[in-house]
Amino acid sequence: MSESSRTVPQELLPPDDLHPLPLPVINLGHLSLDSAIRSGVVNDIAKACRDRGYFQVINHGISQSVMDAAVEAASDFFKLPSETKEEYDTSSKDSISMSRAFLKHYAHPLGDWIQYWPHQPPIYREYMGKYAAEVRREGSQLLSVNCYPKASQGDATIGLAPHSDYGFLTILLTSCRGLEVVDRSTNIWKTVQQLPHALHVHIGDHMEVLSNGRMKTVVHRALLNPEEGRISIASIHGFALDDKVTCAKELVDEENPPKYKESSFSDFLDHLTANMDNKKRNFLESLRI
Ligand SMILES: O=C(O)CCC(=O)C(=O)O
Ligand SMILES: [Fe+2]
Repeated sequence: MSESSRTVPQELLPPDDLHPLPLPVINLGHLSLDSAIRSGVVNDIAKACRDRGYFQVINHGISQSVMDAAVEAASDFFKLPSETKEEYDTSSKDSISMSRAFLKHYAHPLGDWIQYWPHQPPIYREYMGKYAAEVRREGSQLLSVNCYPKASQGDATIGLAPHSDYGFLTILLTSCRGLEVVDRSTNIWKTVQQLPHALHVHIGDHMEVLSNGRMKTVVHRALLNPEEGRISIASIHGFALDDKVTCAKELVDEENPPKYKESSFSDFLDHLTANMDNKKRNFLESLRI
């Protein structure tokens, strides 16, 4: 790693965690410095994607007040009476939601979609809209706004079962700890540390396809937090609905034939619908050649 991006400082780790998940931290503020530092940061991002599939970003330019407001809007939404929430796509009848309520809505282009977002609580569209606009760049953006209850004794502790995300990148904002990923060096589930002000980033199925398998999608799950209910907002970024993602031609040659079939976001949605009851609803597996 370059000096500008390091692994998480030991003093930020909880004392009980003797073998924490290695966590690359990328300082995006350094992208605006001179070109040698910038290329160091870009290399660090590429290395984190290849080696681990995830990293956290600090100095990402989204203010803490915008992030806090988005979590507040989500939390207030899930406190509304069920009759109000039922007007929106909040069903948790998929095969991986063990103990989570969620709201999924498109977020880009914002002007086309915001009219379908909850109009209660009154702050929802303004606060979530500001966060959505700041966290996206190009293509499609799907916001998965999740609400998990506090873990109560004797209950199962898994809020969201293991899965990978379909897109290129997921940017995750969470109100407290609960995300776990499989550590590739030990094959053990590990808690992801919550760095102050940071956003967690991990790669999804379409990045594995684009990189022709050089980068691997990240399997993750969410546990219930024993201290408090939890909000997470996953911003999933991909190409537009019908644009096909293929293995990059620069990474395909005689020695490296394409490993995946082409597919689009709408192919993923079709796959989900066709495999609604199937616990092994793995989209990436269906693309392997
Ligand atoms: O709640 C979390 O930490 C993860 C949420 C997630 O994986 C998702 O919405 O796809
Ligand atoms: Fe996910």
